[in-house]
Amino acid sequence: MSLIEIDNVTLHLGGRLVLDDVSMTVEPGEIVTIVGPNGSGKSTLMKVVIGALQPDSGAVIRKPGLRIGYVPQKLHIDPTLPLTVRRFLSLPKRVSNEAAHAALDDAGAGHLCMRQMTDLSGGQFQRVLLARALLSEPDLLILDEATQGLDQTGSADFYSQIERLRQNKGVAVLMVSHELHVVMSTSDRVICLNGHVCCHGAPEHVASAPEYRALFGTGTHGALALYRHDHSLDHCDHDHAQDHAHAHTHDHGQNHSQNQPQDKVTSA
Ligand SMILES: Nc1ncnc2c1ncn2[C@@H]1O[C@H](COP(=O)(O)OP(=O)(O)OP(=O)(O)O)[C@@H](O)[C@H]1O
Repeated sequence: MSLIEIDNVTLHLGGRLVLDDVSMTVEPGEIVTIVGPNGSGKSTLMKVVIGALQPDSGAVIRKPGLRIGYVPQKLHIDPTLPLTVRRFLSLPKRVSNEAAHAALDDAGAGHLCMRQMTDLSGGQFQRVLLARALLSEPDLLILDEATQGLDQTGSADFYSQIERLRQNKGVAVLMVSHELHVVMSTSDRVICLNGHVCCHGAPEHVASAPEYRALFGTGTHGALALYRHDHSLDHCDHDHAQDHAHAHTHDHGQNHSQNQPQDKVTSA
């Protein structure tokens, strides 16, 4: 069974169509990355996956008992508040020293345990957020632009850590990233979102897909095009995109949109 199955999800926010018939799955142990221009619905899709937003129609099916660890883009900590990494990991729920050390080690942050949160560099801070997400021993890690603000080396190191985690623990990863060059080498599958799924598949397949090239250009530095792209939902050729319309499609013959999430969600 898939860890997550999104079937034909449509969602409006503020009267605007943000997710248009989106389908995708995440299988155990795989790394799936969502790419797409600003405002293309990536964060919204992540919120649907963790159950923070309910779709207008379509189904979100989580494997029963699924544990999700969520690594946010940023977390604001009051700079006047003395808070060590160790204490941070025990908020809001106390964790044992053993669990805290194990999670920090897995996140490559074992040496940071007694440091003040406010003294950490951007990369160190993200590793601590990763450690916090690992405390629940998740089956699936969700990273929403977790390396935003890090330099290239910092984010490459962070993604290497993610790959090691997948290798050592078999955790699946669903992430949103703007760093296409890193994403292309790290992911098993890439889903290109622009309100709807423009194209999807192995990174090499997506990189050469006309829909992807229309959004990001042809070079590995197409990431730069990301911020310049005019992202109307109609940008992709719908007839052509029809062949690629769904990252994964199942006909369950019923609307599950009212389903309550069955999983345990950990938010860091
Ligand atoms: N609560 C909301 N109410 C109304 N519109 C919203 C809301 N949240 C998001 N939107 C709109 O939905 C669209 C998709 O937003 P979303 O944050 O999912 O995009 P994104 O692909 O993650 O963008 P970015 O790359 O800039 O982070 C945007 O046009 C945004 O303005």
